[in-house]
Amino acid sequence: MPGLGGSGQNKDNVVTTTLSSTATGETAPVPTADTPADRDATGSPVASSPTEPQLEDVPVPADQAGIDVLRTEIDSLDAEILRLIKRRNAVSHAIGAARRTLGGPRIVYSREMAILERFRDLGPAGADLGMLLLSMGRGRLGRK
Ligand SMILES: O=C(O)C(=O)C[C@]1(C(=O)O)C=C[C@@H](O)C=C1
Repeated sequence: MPGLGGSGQNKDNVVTTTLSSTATGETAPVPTADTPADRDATGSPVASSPTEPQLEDVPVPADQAGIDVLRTEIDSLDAEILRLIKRRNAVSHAIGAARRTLGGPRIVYSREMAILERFRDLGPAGADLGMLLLSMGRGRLGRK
């Protein structure tokens, strides 16, 4: 099954050679065949930098046909995201039901903090998204 990661990213394993500038105006290191952008020196995957879209991964279309192609990709990405969110909600419900049956708490704070930290990879809005996902799974806090 194709995961979220990888979608829209350098599917052909093309190593980009363009210079990219960061939000602070620094020039980012130019990935080479030896050090692809998503790998460290040992070849292990590294997390992408937060917030900024990786614009170099998707060539900017030159015409309406190119926009339409990208919209088709967005439509299929959204469908996959929706499917994954629905699955996440179901899994979260099941865990919560089991925990309550076992006499446990409705929320597990440490687990939620770890999940929010993961979503902070997307910046402040990522943390908001993580909160939304948590509330969809376990229900909103302060409600029965
Ligand atoms: O991991 C759990 O124990 C869950 O109940 C799942 C989940 C989640 O949706 O990720 C939901 C509520 C908890 O507070 C923590 C995490």
